[in-house]
Amino acid sequence: MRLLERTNTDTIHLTKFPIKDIPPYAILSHTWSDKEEEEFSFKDLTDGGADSKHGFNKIRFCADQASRDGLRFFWVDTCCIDKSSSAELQEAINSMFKWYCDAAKCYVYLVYVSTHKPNVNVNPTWKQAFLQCRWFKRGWTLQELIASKTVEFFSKEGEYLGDRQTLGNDIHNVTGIPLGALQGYTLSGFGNEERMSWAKNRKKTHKEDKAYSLFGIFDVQIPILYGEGEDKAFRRLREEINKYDPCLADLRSTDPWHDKRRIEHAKGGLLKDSYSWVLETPEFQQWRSSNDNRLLWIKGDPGKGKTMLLCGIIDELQKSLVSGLTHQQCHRRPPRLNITSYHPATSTHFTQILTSILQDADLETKPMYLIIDALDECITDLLQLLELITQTSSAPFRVKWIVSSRKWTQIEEKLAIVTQNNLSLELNAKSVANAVDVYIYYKISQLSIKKKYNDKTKMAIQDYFLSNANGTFLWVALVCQALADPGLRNWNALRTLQTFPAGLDSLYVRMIQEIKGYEHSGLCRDILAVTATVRRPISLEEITSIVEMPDGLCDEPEALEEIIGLCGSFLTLQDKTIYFVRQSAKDFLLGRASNNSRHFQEAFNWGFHLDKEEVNYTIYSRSLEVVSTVLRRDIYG
Ligand SMILES: Nc1ncnc2c1ncn2[C@@H]1O[C@H](COP(=O)(O)OP(=O)(O)OP(=O)(O)O)[C@@H](O)[C@H]1O
Repeated sequence: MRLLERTNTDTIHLTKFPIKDIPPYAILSHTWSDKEEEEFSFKDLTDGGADSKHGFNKIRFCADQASRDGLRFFWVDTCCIDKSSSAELQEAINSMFKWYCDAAKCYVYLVYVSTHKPNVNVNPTWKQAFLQCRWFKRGWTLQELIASKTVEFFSKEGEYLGDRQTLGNDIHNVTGIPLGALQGYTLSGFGNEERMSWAKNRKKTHKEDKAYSLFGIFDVQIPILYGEGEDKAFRRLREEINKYDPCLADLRSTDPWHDKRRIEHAKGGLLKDSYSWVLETPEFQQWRSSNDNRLLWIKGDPGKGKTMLLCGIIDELQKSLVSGLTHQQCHRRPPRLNITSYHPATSTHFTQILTSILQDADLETKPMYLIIDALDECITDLLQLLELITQTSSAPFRVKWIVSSRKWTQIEEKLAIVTQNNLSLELNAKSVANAVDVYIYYKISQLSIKKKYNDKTKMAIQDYFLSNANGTFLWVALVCQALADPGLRNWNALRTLQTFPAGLDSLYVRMIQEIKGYEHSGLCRDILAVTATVRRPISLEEITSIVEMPDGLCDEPEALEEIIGLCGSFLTLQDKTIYFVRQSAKDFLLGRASNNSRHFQEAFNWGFHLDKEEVNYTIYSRSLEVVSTVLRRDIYG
């Protein structure tokens, strides 16, 4: 690697080091001038005599700043790469991310940001220019922002503006890059598409650079072929990423970071004051501090806030990990799995891979946290999963588990073998009720702002919630959702609210009652029945084959989507596939939820009886009818 060295006589000259002997160095991040000839190049450096060039200012800045930080060596891309050598350029592009990773300091020199204040009372004058800076819009600067351990920003006068941590929120707002990525979380924790999106609207001089500038972010190395075009460059990049994907995909069929953010967003955001109580419980504290207690089971009824508690716990654990991580640059780059041959995974493969990761020597000093929400919603192989959890909850594994579920005896019996450290939400009813009250105050104040309630209405609504929530978050969330309906007038809000009975099951009965009043309630009922019975989420195309569509609706996909929208308290549509909004709604329809037989009976009386055998028979016979339109005996003659 070539580096610039500032000598004792204040001259700057080029040096070259073998990879294993590279001394500590600073690295510059900047944007190239539109007139490339203004930059101080490799040729300028080797030929000499070009120090008067405009571009030399940034070299001088970097030398001075490095020297202030006690660094003799530094690297600047304008003059440390001999671009006339295609081999050297190739090596540089494939190594650049690592060079930024390994640098002791990364200085971002912003020639368009000035700290010269026309008026000392304007504070801070540079911020606006900083936020609009072209440095945030260029392609290569993305990896420079993410790769380096420390990124420090400087004005054109060389004045320090802040670093990636202190300016984190501004950088996040301008670039859309999650704070986690700016704080040093492992990049493999972010999904492929998400990482691609960070580069989306950035400008590059060469089209191919759109793909090439992502090599480091995906930890891949492939030959650069300028002239191949953007599409081909991306195709090759994706092929390389996908090489690892069969294995990674089996370990991570969805991206858990993305899932967590999606869940929090869909549920209206995570409220710290409604989960922080759990961090103070003896059960959590014991799990956290003791090596003998490697498994914590959080159990509770539907809608008691288990998912959100886990989201909060993850945030909390992450906070304590990040301060450790930022000092370890290796964590910027995801550790490579050593997989020489890989075959598509079965659950046994999955278990094998996971077990070997958990045994990884590297974990001897660092614990790994694995967190599973809603074990009771695990449809296949629940027993194997419980087996894996119990087997790995003791030495020599350095893993710590937190799992959540309802109070199922099947789960209880298995987990009891390794832990008695159970956190029951019912036994902590007081803390949960307080947390729900906090949630109510928050939701009602939000709703009041949105709907412009007067004080009297607001207080009356708040009181109704406080008296009827019964410590169930989900009840509050669902009733708030109903009150937020734009069609509901303020003068009618309280009266409507009083038609929502206390208790989750009563609420579901009311929702069914509402659906019953619709013109196409029969179709809604059939769709709900089939969706609750089938093993996997069903697509729109499939459901039209199974339920009887009224005349006029058969060829109207939008109409069907609208009908599903009418069942919105129970169902949701994603990518033309119908899902239950939440498990408790499905359980209710199947008559499975606890203590709801009376309510289920009421639903039954409303004509929403769900006889599973009957629904199965309908699915079977309708499916046969559909295939019979195409298939016949001895079809190939
Ligand atoms: N800390 C919190 N911050 C914000 N919202 C919360 C919080 N806790 C609960 N909620 C709200 O309550 C709803 C129910 O909570 P959550 O989904 O966590 O319950 P659960 O016990 O996991 O339910 P289920 O057993 O049905 O899966 C959420 O959709 C969310 O709207």
